[in-house]
Amino acid sequence: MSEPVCKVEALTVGELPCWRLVSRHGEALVARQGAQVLRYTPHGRQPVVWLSDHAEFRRGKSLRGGVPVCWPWFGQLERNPGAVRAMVADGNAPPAHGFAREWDWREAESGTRGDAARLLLELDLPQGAPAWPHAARLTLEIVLDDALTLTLSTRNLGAEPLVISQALHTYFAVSDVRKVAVEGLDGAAYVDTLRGWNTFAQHGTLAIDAETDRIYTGIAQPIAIADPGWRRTLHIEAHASRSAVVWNPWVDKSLRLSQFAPDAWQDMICIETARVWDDLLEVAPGTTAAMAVTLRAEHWAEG
Ligand SMILES: O=P(O)(O)OC[C@H]1O[C@H](O)[C@H](O)[C@@H](O)[C@@H]1O
Repeated sequence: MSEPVCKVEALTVGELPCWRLVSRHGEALVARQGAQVLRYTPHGRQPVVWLSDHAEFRRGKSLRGGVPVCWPWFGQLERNPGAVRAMVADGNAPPAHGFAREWDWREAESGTRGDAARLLLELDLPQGAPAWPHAARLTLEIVLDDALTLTLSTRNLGAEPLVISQALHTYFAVSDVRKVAVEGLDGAAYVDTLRGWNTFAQHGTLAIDAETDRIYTGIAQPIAIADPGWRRTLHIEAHASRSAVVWNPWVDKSLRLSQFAPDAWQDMICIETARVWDDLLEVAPGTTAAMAVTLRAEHWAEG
């Protein structure tokens, strides 16, 4: 079999302009809308990044799956610390997870560098952003080689500090969420949004056996998903992030989600590399603050 050619190429899927990145090791699909990575699959292997079978490639709607960019706030605005809420001029029905995931970004650079395919997307603010009247440039750099690295950078072009909560809201593909073990959270504190937003301590690995929606803080090591069904470990190496959101909708919430099959909760888990809660991102005027994550699949040796 001939070796895949490393490249970045433009294509349209449904209503959405996209790019396909190919390296010797894998392939990724990225939408201009929201700079949303939609797929990442190592050649000949199971997908690392999960995309719903019901995902709608339509303008104006974030797709269910992939890696939505949550910015300049994460989740419901009213659940954010006051410093993040204070950045918003008018709180009328602000969209969950901010607005960056639904807007069209601009291609700044694309091409190959050695073994890597690379795409740089930009979003200039405020552009009449609903209620967020601040001058900033947001960039997402996507580098595909033997792993996928996403770097989200916020440049403050205004005169006042920016205070932001954000997440790279990655949906990971798993063989069966009931059988995976999430490693790397031992000793971290978490806010359980399903138990009154109270704080608990994580002991040992995390198993998913019910609806889960937690904000982990004080994370001191890389998170990993051990998946015996697919005999692999997914490594999530975050940089400049000490918080993460772990989410699985389980049975009942799945029925209420858009673009989501009733049983799709079995096939995915979100582990979202974040700056949330007490780990907010503060960007001084004239400076840039970056957060990055590398997603790497390690396949277990045949035993
Ligand atoms: O449906 P969305 O707006 O994309 O949000 C999907 C999910 O995102 C995060 O993981 C939140 O913690 C969840 O509470 C939310 O349900």
